[in-house]
Amino acid sequence: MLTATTTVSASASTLLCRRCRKKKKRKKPFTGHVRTETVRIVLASRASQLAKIQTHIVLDALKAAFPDRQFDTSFMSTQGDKDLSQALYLLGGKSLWTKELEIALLAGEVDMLVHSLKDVPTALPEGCALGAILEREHGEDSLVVKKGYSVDGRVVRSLDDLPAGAVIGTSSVRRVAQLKRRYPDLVFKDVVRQTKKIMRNFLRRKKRGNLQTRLNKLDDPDGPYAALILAKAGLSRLGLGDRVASDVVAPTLLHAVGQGALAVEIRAEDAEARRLCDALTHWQTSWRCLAERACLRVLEGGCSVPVGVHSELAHAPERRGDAGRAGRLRLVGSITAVDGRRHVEQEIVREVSSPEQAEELGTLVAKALVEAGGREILQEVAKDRERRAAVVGRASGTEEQKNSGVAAVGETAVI
Ligand SMILES: NCc1[nH]cc(CCC(=O)O)c1CC(=O)O
Repeated sequence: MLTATTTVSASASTLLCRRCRKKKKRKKPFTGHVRTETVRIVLASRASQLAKIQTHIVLDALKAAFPDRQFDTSFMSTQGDKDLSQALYLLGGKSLWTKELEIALLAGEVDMLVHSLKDVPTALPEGCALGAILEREHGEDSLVVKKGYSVDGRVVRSLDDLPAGAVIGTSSVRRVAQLKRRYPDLVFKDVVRQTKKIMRNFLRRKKRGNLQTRLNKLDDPDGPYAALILAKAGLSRLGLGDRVASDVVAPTLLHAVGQGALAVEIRAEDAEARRLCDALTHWQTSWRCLAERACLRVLEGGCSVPVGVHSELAHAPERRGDAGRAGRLRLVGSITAVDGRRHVEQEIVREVSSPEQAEELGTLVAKALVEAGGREILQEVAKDRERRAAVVGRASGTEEQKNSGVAAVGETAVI
């Protein structure tokens, strides 16, 4: 984790505003909240194609809500982008995508971080806060089939259409664990990113998004994959929504916590950024996601586990709760053993009238999951990770370990 406390106090009292220094303006201490209306607000994200598109979605929403304000963007590579061959699952760390960005945020170099909420750890570094959660259009996972692939002359529309032995590409333990239960005859394999190819493209200055790289691997006539499972939101934002053969939803597959929603992270003390963010927040999505994140926060203890969720917020009567908001919140949570053999699922429905009540419901679902057998599965997952980490420490893992869904070095997504 970051040593955020020291960074914050240092930036508040002694550091100069790096942006002003760069522009050789008058030196003044940076405090994060005494910012004149003329200073540009800088939005930052990873430099991937999807992250850039997402940043522009937030930028457009801010420009529409605050036409008189000036905004800028800044894109940077993160640890997760640099260490292509790191196995996130084995590291048990989830802040690879956000850490460098948070350092820049706390130093006052940038003001708002745009993330896929799914990639944001449930515990933020001190001094950082979620300012906005935008409307979720697609929370679900979807099936993408290899171009030209057919079974007995018939087009494949869903997982049910695939023959035994067909290879499904996904780098997510959550997806593999859940899908193994219903489709024991399908083979699940990591979509290992081709480091060499990425390096070659990099040297040729050819930019290619991770998702596009995966789709190219899928469509490769000599490639092993019949289909991939991907988040529908990412495909849709990249303009690849037409590749979705079908949605894969509950009860077959519960999606990841926060999946499909965009989040804006700000300095906790930045009152102005918070005010701007308020205009972006979709409170219904926010309450659902806060409940999902509260559930995961109880379960993970800092590690990535095969947790799935499904949430709904219905019939929100007017004029109730603090801001006249209320609704009937339903949260389904699941924990699945990595081999898919054990699976617990719990559901709670409750009237809620504040974000705190939504979080409380998430906590209750987590506790119910732990009681219902989740504790044993979580312990198993922790042991499994240790065992695999030891193996990977010695070599790069056997073929059997790689195919078991989680062990391959090159794992890039765990949720
Ligand atoms: N784990 C990587 C990741 N992080 C966010 C998205 C897609 C967009 C989203 O879920 O908001 C994806 C790709 C995927 O899981 O297929």
